[in-house]
Amino acid sequence: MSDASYRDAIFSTPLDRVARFSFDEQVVACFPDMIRRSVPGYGQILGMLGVIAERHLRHGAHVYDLGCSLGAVGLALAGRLPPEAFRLTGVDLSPAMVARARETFASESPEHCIEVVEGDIRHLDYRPSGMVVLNFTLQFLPPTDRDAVIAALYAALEPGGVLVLSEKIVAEDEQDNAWLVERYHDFKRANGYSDLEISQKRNALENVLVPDTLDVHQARLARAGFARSQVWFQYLNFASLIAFKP
Ligand SMILES: C[S@@+](CC[C@H](N)C(=O)[O-])C[C@H]1O[C@@H](n2cnc3c(N)ncnc32)[C@H](O)[C@@H]1O
Ligand SMILES: O=C(O)C(=O)C[C@]1(C(=O)O)C=C[C@@H](O)C=C1
Repeated sequence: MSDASYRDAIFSTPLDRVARFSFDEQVVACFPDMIRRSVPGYGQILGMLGVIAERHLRHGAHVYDLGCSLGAVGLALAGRLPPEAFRLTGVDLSPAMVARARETFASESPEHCIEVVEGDIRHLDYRPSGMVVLNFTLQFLPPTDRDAVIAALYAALEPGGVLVLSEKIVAEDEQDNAWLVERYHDFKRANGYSDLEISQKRNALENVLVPDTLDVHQARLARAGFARSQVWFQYLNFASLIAFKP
């Protein structure tokens, strides 16, 4: 059943009390559908991660996929690069995600050297790596914990290494932000979500997913030591940055 995925209907009926969003069994069961219908450009970002790895990774280098969920990033790299090109460690806090990701790698990319660790990315002893991917994960950490994680990743990256950071973002200007959020809700409607689903999910994510502005991300990357970073992808209020370790 490792590739079973259901249509996301978690917020489709009225809930008396909308619980805080969590990556539990219910979310895991429909996660591929949820993320594809909820994150503009998700598939394009995954595709490009393989290309970025191809260009930037030293042969045989180690890669971290932090907040790996079901392992989509590892699968994207394994689909593009041969087994000897890299080793990857996926890390996730959710036991349900980790269990499913392990099954998926065992069946879909048995030749590649990919392990999945259950753990908190705030307390990891990072090993030297050529590439680190945070694909929509940093946004779930309390804002006060984010600087320390980015600083630890800077320290772990080898010279010439890259950090890819994809996030839901908030625009500085209130009017600009309102437009982006409205069009994002249109994007969700176009992908089959109802107004009820959109508003209940929004409540569930309140104070769980706390987005930063692009300026805040870039300032944090600079503070950690990344002298160069840039936005390489943006689609509505979702963006991906790449930061280079000199
Ligand atoms: C939006 S999902 C990531 C999607 C995934 N990277 C992908 O590309 O398909 C966020 C993930 O981060 C994990 N997560 C949240 N906080 C974490 C933490 N402190 N340490 C490790 N994983 C965490 C969640 O369990 C969840 O699976
Ligand atoms: O549905 C939303 O509003 C989202 O922000 C999408 C989002 C994300 O960005 O991580 C939120 C939770 C799920 O992990 C999948 C996608």
